[in-house]
Amino acid sequence: LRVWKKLNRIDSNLSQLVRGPGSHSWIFGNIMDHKVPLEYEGYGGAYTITGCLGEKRLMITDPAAMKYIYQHFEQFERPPFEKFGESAVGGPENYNIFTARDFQRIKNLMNPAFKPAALRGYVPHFRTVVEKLMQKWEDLCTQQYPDRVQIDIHKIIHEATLEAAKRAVLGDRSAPISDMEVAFSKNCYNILSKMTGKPTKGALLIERILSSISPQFFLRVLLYMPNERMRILRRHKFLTRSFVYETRGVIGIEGHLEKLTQDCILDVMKHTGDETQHDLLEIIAWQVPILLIAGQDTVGNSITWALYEFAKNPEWQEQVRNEIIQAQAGKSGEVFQPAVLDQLQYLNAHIKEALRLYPGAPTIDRVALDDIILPLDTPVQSGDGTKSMSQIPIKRGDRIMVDLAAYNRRHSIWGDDADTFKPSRWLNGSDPGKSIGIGPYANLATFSGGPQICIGWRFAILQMQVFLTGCLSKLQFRIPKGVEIRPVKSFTIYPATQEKEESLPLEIALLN
Ligand code: HEM
Repeated sequence: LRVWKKLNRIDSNLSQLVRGPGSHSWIFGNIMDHKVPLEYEGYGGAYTITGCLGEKRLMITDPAAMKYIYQHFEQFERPPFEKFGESAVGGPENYNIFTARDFQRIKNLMNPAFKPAALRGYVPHFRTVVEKLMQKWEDLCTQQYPDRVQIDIHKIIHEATLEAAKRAVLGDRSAPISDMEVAFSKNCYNILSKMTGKPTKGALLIERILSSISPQFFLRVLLYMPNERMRILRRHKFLTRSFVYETRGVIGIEGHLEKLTQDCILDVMKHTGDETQHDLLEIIAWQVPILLIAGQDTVGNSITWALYEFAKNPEWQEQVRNEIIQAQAGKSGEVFQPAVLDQLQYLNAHIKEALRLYPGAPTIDRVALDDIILPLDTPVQSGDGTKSMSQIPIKRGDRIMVDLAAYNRRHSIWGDDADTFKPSRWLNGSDPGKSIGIGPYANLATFSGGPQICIGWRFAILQMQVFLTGCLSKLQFRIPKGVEIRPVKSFTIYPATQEKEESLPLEIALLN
């Protein structure tokens, strides 16, 4: 009875309270149909979708409810499977999985490394990586006639963003720490998507049953299941731990305190803490994998989508390029200063629009720890369609997903053309979401909000600015004939062709 009650959460009445699209299957629900762009605008800012065995999840795009969830973060926690995945991928001491008290302590340690003053120091790392990549692509073009090549840029851009993040986190090193770092980096490619994305129906069902009954024990068992997803996770778990043990050597646990170069995140963190030196270094070392992973899938896909939209709109691409070239004229390298990059209004409009339509982490997943009354900005219809509700009573244990991607496309905020890529909506100081005020950047939901906001949001914008400036000032990008790209939603949103997932072939040409 206990198992049955837990599985069905018979004390939850989400489905009676709030409407949602119907599901053909009680066993598998309709969660696999939840795609990008989302088709559920008709339900308003709160609706339910159905997971396996009739589990209801409350999807939220209402700004008042989102703000409540952000500000009262201690009343929610990540679901068991997510915490299990994060501890496997990020290591047992990564700060994503800490309790609220430790979370703040570690956040205080990390924050200074993500402030504008520190970020300026990471620009040379980003530049080095993008300039090396552009040189390689330029050489490839030069060897062809006419001067152009077709390249699948998805994996290459991901490798470049990881390399840039590694330099920013660990400093400028002439060689990897060891073979273990090389293996860890190789395994990082879209690891979050591989871990969470596209499970089979059977795997979803098993995860649902195991994590409902006794999450900690059974999830550990789950790791040894003979499927591809768990094989990748097992390998990454091993690589993460080995990589952290080696990183401890670099940051000084083994007595080499002077080994870190300046202008890197670990160095800033090391000079921030007031803990005893050994504790501090131990904590810092365990944050390395999560920083690299949190920044790789997300930034890699954001840059990929931004290049795709440039390729689709050649005239706009030219306009942004002209802006960059004018800012660069006569001042070699200066365009890469954050203050100058922030002035490039066309480039920044393009970045905002790419982050709006293709948010790097499209949903936030939580479980309520208390009974809560969730306020709504705009009332929604009750489950039976008889009343209008301006708040939703949530029960302890209810599953809530903040749908950042859907918020970024709400017609009531962004207009009837919300599904169209239109950077001009940001020009001349225009800020469509300003009156609502969600999120740290351009009032987009993309980086979440409240105390658990993405710590790396400024880092991500700066990296995008430097990469896109580097790309556009050297080369032209076009969509090859006959290639059609579609977005696939998993942990992140990645591009796919008819033939291949995680793929974006572009035609790359030398500038005239
Ligand atoms: C375009 C790029 C990025 C996007 C769209 C993005 C998005 C997000 C979102 C939505 C969250 C909240 C997740 C949740 O609460 O469940 C988050 C958290 C986080 N992000 Fe990012 N992120 C990006 C880049 C980065 C970078 C570059 C770093 C680090 C170098 C980073 C580090 C983190 C960390 C450590 C957290 C956990 C924060 C916490 O729980 O307090 N992110 N990110």
